[in-house]
Amino acid sequence: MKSERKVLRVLDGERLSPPPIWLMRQAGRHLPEYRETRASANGFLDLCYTPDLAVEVTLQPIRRYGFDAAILFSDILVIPDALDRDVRFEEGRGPLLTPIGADEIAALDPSGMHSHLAPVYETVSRLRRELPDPTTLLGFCGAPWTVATYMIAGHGTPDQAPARLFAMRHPDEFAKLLALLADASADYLIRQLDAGADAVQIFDSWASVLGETEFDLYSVRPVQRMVERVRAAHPEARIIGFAKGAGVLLEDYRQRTKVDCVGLDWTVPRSLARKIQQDGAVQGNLDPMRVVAGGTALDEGVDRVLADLGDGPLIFNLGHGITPQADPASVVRLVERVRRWSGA
Ligand SMILES: Cc1c2[nH]c(c1CCC(=O)O)Cc1[nH]c(c(CCC(=O)O)c1C)Cc1[nH]c(c(CCC(=O)O)c1C)Cc1[nH]c(c(C)c1CCC(=O)O)C2
Repeated sequence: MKSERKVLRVLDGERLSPPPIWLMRQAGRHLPEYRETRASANGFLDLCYTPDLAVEVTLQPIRRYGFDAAILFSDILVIPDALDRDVRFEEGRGPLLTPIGADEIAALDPSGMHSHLAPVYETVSRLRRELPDPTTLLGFCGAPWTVATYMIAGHGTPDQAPARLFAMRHPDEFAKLLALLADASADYLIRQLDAGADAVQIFDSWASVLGETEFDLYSVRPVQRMVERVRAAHPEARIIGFAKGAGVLLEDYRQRTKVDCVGLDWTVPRSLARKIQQDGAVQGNLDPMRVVAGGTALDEGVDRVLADLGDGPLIFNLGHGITPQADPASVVRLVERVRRWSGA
């Protein structure tokens, strides 16, 4: 019998019309109910590590919009937190970490990681029990490069200059950091799959700042190492790879990393997107600002994605996360428009 979980069917290469839909960062500050739950938690990480609260905020966008996939509520920075790096989220400032020095990398110890992350695994298993059966449950983590950028700079930066410099000045330590993050993150995904996640996504949000050689070394190879390790434990694992801003370097990302589905940001040209889709599923790629703009700007963007990519295996999504300014009414409009579409 075919799976009722449409996102899984598309990940296996099937074309569905209309395509299934979910949105990156769908649980979060654009939702008033999220802001309310967030205010009741003792900080952002507490929200991630309290299964009652994490389950609740994961389900909020499913209840409101009926998306085809739920994504575990957590953050990519729980990995450095579980590695005992100091990670804080301050209201209005984004994440703050104590920057790691080259001489601290050898001492990173993943052995206590899974007990620290046990509440996340409990959240996953409760979610799979509580979600409607046809809703796909996605787990996720950050890619080694993107997680490393935050560990090295200690905060978000516009161009990741600190991590790029670190890689040049300390190539051996940097390679060790990426390898350690790749194995720790793969093990984290394996535990999420053990706990009931149907598929997982790897976010490489900062692929955009890498040159061709560095993209291969810091983004592609560590992700490929993760995919191999995850599949050694779960041969059937379905994996979405999202390397934001990689441009033409995305062309053979699927072949090189072995992910099942390639996430596309909104700057990927149609011709390249269609080429990538010839070998399997793609996910994306509406500009999140179109949801903020709403109205005809939104409608035109939705129609464009459907016209460009709707005739192949597509998971409808944004080209990056939904932003806090988005109006939930525009999300409703977006979902309705996608669901009314019946093919060209
Ligand atoms: C780079 C990155 C991070 N986190 C994540 C990425 C990769 C995706 C991307 O590029 O957007 C991924 C992430 N973060 C969060 C999720 C939850 C699940 C979902 O998608 O709904 C996911 C998938 C919750 C969150 N993670 C964060 C929030 C907001 C925190 C709050 O409520 O105060 C949420 C809901 C905080 C966070 N976490 C991070 C940053 C830079 C920030 C601050 C900026 C921001 O606030 O969006 C690191």
